[in-house]
Amino acid sequence: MTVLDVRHLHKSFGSIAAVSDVSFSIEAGEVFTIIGPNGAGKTTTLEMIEGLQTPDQGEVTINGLSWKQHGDAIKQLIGVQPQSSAMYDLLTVYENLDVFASFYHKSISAERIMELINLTDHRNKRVKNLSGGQKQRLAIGLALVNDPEILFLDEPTTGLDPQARRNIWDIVLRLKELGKTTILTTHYMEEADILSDRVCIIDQGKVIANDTPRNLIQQLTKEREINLSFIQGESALSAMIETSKQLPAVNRVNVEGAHLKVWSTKPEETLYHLLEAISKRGYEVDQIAIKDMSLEDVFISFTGKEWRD
Ligand SMILES: Nc1ncnc2c1ncn2[C@@H]1O[C@H](COP(=O)(O)OP(=O)(O)OP(=O)(O)O)[C@@H](O)[C@H]1O
Repeated sequence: MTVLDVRHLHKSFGSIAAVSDVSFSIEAGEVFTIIGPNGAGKTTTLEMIEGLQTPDQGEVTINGLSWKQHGDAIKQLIGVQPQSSAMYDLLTVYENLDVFASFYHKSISAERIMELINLTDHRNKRVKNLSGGQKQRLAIGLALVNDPEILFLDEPTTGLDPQARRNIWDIVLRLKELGKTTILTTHYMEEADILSDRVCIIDQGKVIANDTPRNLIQQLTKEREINLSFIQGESALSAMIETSKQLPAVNRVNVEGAHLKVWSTKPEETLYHLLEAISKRGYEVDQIAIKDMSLEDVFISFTGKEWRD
């Protein structure tokens, strides 16, 4: 079932086209992650979906409802993680959840939310005394008070240490088990890879890719990198450069430190020929690997930009 449908969204600020013709749809229960370089239009897209900005053109429907006609109904369906500045610093975890719940017709109990976000032990702590990770968990909890079907988490783990980040991942996965749909943005490729059912790459206001992390990686050029080093070191390395270049399916050969890097469109076959040539010359391999493509390679290939982490 489609819970969110975004059709041909456009938004400009003066002469800047922040979003130009963005379309996608999201199925119930998915974790859908939007990634993209700085200024790509992610926040503007999210804010139009959340009803915080009006599109110049295009339509957003949530469970078939539109902001223009059914704004109040949509507010009951979605949960938006607030900026930490929206929390009450002097109130406790429990009190913040209680205040936010009073804004809605429907709510889940603060007890249940604290359980979901692992903050039961800190229920009486004031927000100003929480760690960064605990604050982010509370922000997710505040997005949950109206028991929404669709959750918007905008960079929920930015600035957190790896353990605190993993704690947030656990919560996202738990919410998925409960059937919630999550729309996420992140700066961490590993996070997008681990959590997402689908990843949408936005660049210069346009969707340039939208698929499962596995499919995106498979769409990449079939070229893979074979990485070798030799027991005989330098002498074997220089001898093997020219030989590798002559092998079928090899596009490029490079040397990095003690390693020979060979890019091939048929890596398994190339590897076979390489090993044969190496042993013919009496050299021995020290280390060998065929490098896996990652979501980061996908990002670089689609956007032509380095990923910032
Ligand atoms: N209120 C605004 N007024 C003028 N320009 C804006 C406004 N909001 C966004 N922009 C511009 O629109 C473009 C898209 O911005 P947006 O914040 O949506 O990108 P983003 O992908 O979320 O970037 P980041 O990863 O840096 O948060 C940028 O060029 C930005 O400067």
